[in-house]
Amino acid sequence: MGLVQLLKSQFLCHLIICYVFLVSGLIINLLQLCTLPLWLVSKQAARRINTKLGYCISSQMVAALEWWSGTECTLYTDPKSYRLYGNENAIVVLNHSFEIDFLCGWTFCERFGVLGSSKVLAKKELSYVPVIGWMWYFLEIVFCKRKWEEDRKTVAQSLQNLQDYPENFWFLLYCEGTRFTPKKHQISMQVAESKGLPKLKHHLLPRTKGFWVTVQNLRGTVAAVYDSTLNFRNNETPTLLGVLSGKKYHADLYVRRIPLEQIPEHEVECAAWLHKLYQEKDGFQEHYNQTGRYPGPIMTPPRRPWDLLNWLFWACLLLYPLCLLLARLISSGSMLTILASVALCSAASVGVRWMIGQTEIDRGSGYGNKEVPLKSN
Ligand SMILES: CC/C=C\C/C=C\C/C=C\C/C=C\C/C=C\C/C=C\CCC(=O)SCCNC(=O)CCNC(=O)[C@H](O)C(C)(C)COP(=O)(O)OP(=O)(O)OC[C@H]1O[C@@H](n2cnc3c(N)ncnc32)[C@H](O)[C@@H]1OP(=O)(O)O
Ligand SMILES: CCCCCCCCCCCCCCCCCC(=O)OC[C@@H](O)COP(=O)(O)O
Repeated sequence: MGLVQLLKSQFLCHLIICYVFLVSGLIINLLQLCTLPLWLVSKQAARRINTKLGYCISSQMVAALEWWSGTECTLYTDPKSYRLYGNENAIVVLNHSFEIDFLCGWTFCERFGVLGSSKVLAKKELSYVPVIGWMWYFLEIVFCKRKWEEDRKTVAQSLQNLQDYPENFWFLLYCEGTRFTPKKHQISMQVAESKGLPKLKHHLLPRTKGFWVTVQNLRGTVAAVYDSTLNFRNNETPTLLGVLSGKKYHADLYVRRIPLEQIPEHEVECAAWLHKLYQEKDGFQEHYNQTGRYPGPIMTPPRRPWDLLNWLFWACLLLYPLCLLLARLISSGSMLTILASVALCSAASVGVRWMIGQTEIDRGSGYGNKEVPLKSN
């Protein structure tokens, strides 16, 4: 192990990174709260400011992936479509098998300049996560309870609010609705069988209602669907803790741009279209497993310095007072103050560990885990 790698594996470094993330994140959440009155005066100005504030948070995680762990992200796509990425609104459909797939998605957002404005259809539980979840309220992220009867109105309404969004955005949809586990896969393939659909090897059966409602409500706002398929080299199963420890991964993303006009309007046809898309995605994953690559040319955008500069800014701003505080604390010699500070730091560490836990598949939800009574087709 080299010296740099040894440094990256040190707990103290992880503590520093998490401290900067947590404290800067809470400050930014507070600043976002301060923009509330502005929404009444100028909604578009408030939205623009919030995309910048949001960028200050999410780009720290991207910086951890790109600059700290040195993870490489390769993009397979055709050059004609490449020119449009970042210059139009799009719905992104991505497979959901990896703990850091969202982070790789964010990395591409960063490289195409849409990180601050990126959107997702996220489960409601994530809105309670401090820093990220709280930031999402101000970025107009669409939340769902994964209960269609309750979601159909709220999701449609939140999507319609995006129709006059002042910046280009990518709206991410994990149509599988939950992360891949062998058990969820087995159950969803029983559902596929009962619906007379072909079995998928590498994906769960997509839930079609969210996709249909998104396409329906964003027609005229987004130009295309970016069908995106992600995998990691050497059969790796990357984790956020791995990234934090400086472990380098290599992500490959295959993107096809599909103009929105090609997607059927009618719900049943739209659902059939999505099922066919997932059958094709399954084929791409199989091709990747056999050849180690996706079809088509490689058009990887280079990493940009802004995420790193943002992190350095917050680190300088927050580490100096921390050092002063520590020095004062030690020189005070008060056992009670020292113990109280240790307790506070421990509580913060437990909190951050809980946040990291939100990305872990083993701690994931039971959604899609229950056998459903099947009606045969
Ligand atoms: C150039 C570069 C390109 C790309 C770069 C890549 C990406 C970057 C882009 C943007 C980045 C932005 C942000 C990223 C940051 C962070 C993201 C973090 C995470 C958030 C992700 C989540 O939270 S995922 C979970 C929430 N999202 C979803 O669930 C979406 C999908 N779900 C749906 O659409 C659902 O339909 C629903 C949620 C709207 C409603 O769910 P519900 O369960 O109530 O209803 P359904 O109708 O879907 O279910 C009943 C039907 O399903 C059938 N069924 C039953 N059991 C199963 C089963 N196990 N599997 C499959 N199907 C099942 C059932 O039979 C019913 O069928 P019907 O025929 O009656 O419909
Ligand atoms: C600078 C780096 C600092 C790192 C340390 C701080 C870590 C803070 C981490 C906060 C992460 C917040 C949540 C991110 C989104 C998680 C995405 C995700 O994958 O959600 C799962 C859902 O899609 C489906 O859920 P399941 O039904 O599978 O259950």
